[in-house]
Amino acid sequence: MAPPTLLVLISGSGSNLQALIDATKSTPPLLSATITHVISNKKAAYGLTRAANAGIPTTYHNLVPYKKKHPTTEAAREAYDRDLAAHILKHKPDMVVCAGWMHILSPTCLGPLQGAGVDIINLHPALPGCFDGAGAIERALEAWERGEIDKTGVMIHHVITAVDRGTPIVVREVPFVEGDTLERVEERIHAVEHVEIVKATRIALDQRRERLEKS
Ligand SMILES: Nc1nc2c(c(=O)[nH]1)N[C@@H](CN(C=O)c1ccc(C(=O)N[C@@H](CCC(=O)O)C(=O)O)cc1)CN2
Ligand SMILES: NCC(=O)N[C@@H]1O[C@H](COP(=O)([O-])[O-])[C@@H](O)[C@H]1O
Repeated sequence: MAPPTLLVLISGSGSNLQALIDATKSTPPLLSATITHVISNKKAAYGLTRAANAGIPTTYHNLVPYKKKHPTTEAAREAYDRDLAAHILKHKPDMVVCAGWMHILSPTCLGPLQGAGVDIINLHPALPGCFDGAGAIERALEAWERGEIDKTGVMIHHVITAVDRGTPIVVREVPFVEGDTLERVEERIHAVEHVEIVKATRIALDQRRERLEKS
């Protein structure tokens, strides 16, 4: 039986994509899956280079042409998301992994994917219910500096319309330490992410397989 296929969405450096690539290529594989395509919304995303170096086809899905063509930002994002779903479904992945994907996926994108039975998971550098959205690490550090929290963390969750509110798959706490800076916290969080995204993807694929076996 062929291993399940993953399509990875990125926007930046792609260090978490690299963790997934390495996990699929390790001996024995830490992740029994094939990454068949990578899509970025940023042309300069180094993750596109990482994918190319691994022999994985890529797509740069650019929002700018949509903003030029459509009268409002809302209409542009609607058309962009519709085409994003089409790009994804063209590759028939079993699962989509948002690994630093910095766009909110609207129901226009999520609907067709869910209708096609494609699971979507997301990596978020915070604990469930905390610092939803972009800039989570910075906001957590600021809350710690105000004495409001003593730890942050990493979670990988199922993606629903409500941003970062899907059911968690893996949650890992990352305590703050005295003298912490953004750079130090980011370094500790990324190290945790690179382990947990592989674990969570494996768990989510197992959940998918068990669900399909029951249906
Ligand atoms: N429908 C969902 N879409 C996304 C989810 C989700 O859970 N449900 N997770 C996010 C990832 N993410 C945090 O983990 C996140 C990323 C970006 C944003 C955001 O506000 N993006 C802005 C644009 C920011 C930019 O381009 O620099 C936007 O989309 O307008 C929120 C959450 C992925 N999507
Ligand atoms: N809300 C989403 C979000 O903030 N995602 C974060 O973007 C970074 C991507 O790094 P990478 O491109 O090196 O994998 C990661 O820290 C990830 O948690």
